[in-house]
Amino acid sequence: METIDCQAVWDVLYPVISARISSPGFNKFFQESFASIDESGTFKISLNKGYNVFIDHIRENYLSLLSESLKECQQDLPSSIKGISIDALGKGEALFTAETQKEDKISLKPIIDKTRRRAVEAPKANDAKSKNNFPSSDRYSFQNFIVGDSNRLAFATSKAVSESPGFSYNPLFIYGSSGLGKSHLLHAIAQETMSHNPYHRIEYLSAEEFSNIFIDSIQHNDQRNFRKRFRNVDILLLDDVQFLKNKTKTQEEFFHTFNALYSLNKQIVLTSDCQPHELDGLEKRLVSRFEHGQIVDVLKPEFETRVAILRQKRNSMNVHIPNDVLDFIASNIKSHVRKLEGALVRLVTYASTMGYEVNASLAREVLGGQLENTSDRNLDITAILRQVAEYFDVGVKDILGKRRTQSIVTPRQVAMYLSRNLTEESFPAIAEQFRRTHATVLHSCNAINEQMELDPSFKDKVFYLKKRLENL
Ligand SMILES: Nc1ncnc2c1ncn2[C@@H]1O[C@H](COP(=O)(O)OP(=O)(O)OP(=O)(O)O)[C@@H](O)[C@H]1O
Repeated sequence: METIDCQAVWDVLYPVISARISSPGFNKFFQESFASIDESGTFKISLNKGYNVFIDHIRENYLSLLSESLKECQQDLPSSIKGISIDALGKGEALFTAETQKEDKISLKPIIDKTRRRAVEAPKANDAKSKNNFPSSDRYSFQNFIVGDSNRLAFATSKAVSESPGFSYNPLFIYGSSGLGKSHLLHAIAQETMSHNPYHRIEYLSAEEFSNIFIDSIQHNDQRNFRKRFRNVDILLLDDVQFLKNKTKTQEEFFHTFNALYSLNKQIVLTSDCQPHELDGLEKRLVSRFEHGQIVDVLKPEFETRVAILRQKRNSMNVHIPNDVLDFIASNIKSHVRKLEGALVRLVTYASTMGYEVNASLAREVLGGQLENTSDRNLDITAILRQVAEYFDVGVKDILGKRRTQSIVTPRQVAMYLSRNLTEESFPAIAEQFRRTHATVLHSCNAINEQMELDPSFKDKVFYLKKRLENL
């Protein structure tokens, strides 16, 4: 077979491909890939092995587009080029072997080199912004988001989504109480995605706004434009979906918007104050779609995270506040970050207006009413029973009852294990509350320990419950 210059083939193919596909997900997958031409004349793209798990998805989404691109420029290519393929590198398989000399394979990295873009015009100043609907502020960036155990997963999944929207976690559903950083993460996703690809169309809005815009469109008989606006985005970031509860028509419209975007691999990120299955008043089909993706929570931040947030805020305000004052605020305000920030602003404003030095006693005086009850409440077994029953979707009565089906035995044993680990109660005291013997409680705690050793996903569940109870 004649020797074909792989790079020359790619140079012809690339502009045609990039005109068809401008998604950063595509860039992400292909920038670390290599291409070669095999004996049958197939232009073979070999993906980095980190993407092996996505191979079916990548083929399904891109292979036909790549083949069409090849056909489109066939006349500019050597006649021996017959097809195109996407392959995953096998385990242990090297990119270059003794048989395939380095020169035979080319890196596809230049695909992200903007200077090579031909089909897509460079964005004009503000062009990207004008296409997008999200308020841009450095304050709500990933860099300014303090990460702790309470929000680590939410942060990591949000970051992953911004790096390859539509691919890693779709939809991403972030839930948690008010003021814990859900909107902050949505803003950060929008900003970060734009920094990777300014061509992306992003809609960031609350479910309430979505509903109002939808009602407006009905009122002005303009549903076509409504659909055009929301079904043509690359990323839809919808804050506070709980607002859709009982709004049947808006839910129906959102259901179709969701499906349209999802079927095109467009990224959807949702936030809510509770888990999808707790969203009473929301259609089942919507809940099941939300549950189909990745669900992550944001919990109340731990003491260290609260201090770090306060320190960051102090730095951004450029004021002098001793660390012990920040520790004092963090020890006394635990419920949410917005309240934490508010307390700091209030203290600083008061001190500067009155000309006082900021110290712990001034903080106590100014924030008195806002400080939360600090007498560390001992978690009791009733609270543990309630939380465990809710989590496993069984009744507290069942846990305390006599049934021995596995669906009841597991929550019962978990509740005993958590009672032993989270309270000061002795085995006999726990046994009494569970209406069992000391030996049964001991056996249950051992059984849970063993199961956690054997089954990491079970361990995650128990840890999750533990964290949730600790944050009560
Ligand atoms: N981990 C964090 N690091 C830095 N700032 C944070 C963090 N979590 C929350 N904040 C800040 O706390 C404030 C409230 O956060 P945000 O508005 O995102 O909360 P939310 O969970 O969306 O609340 P709501 O449900 O009421 O809308 C914001 O100023 C945000 O920047």
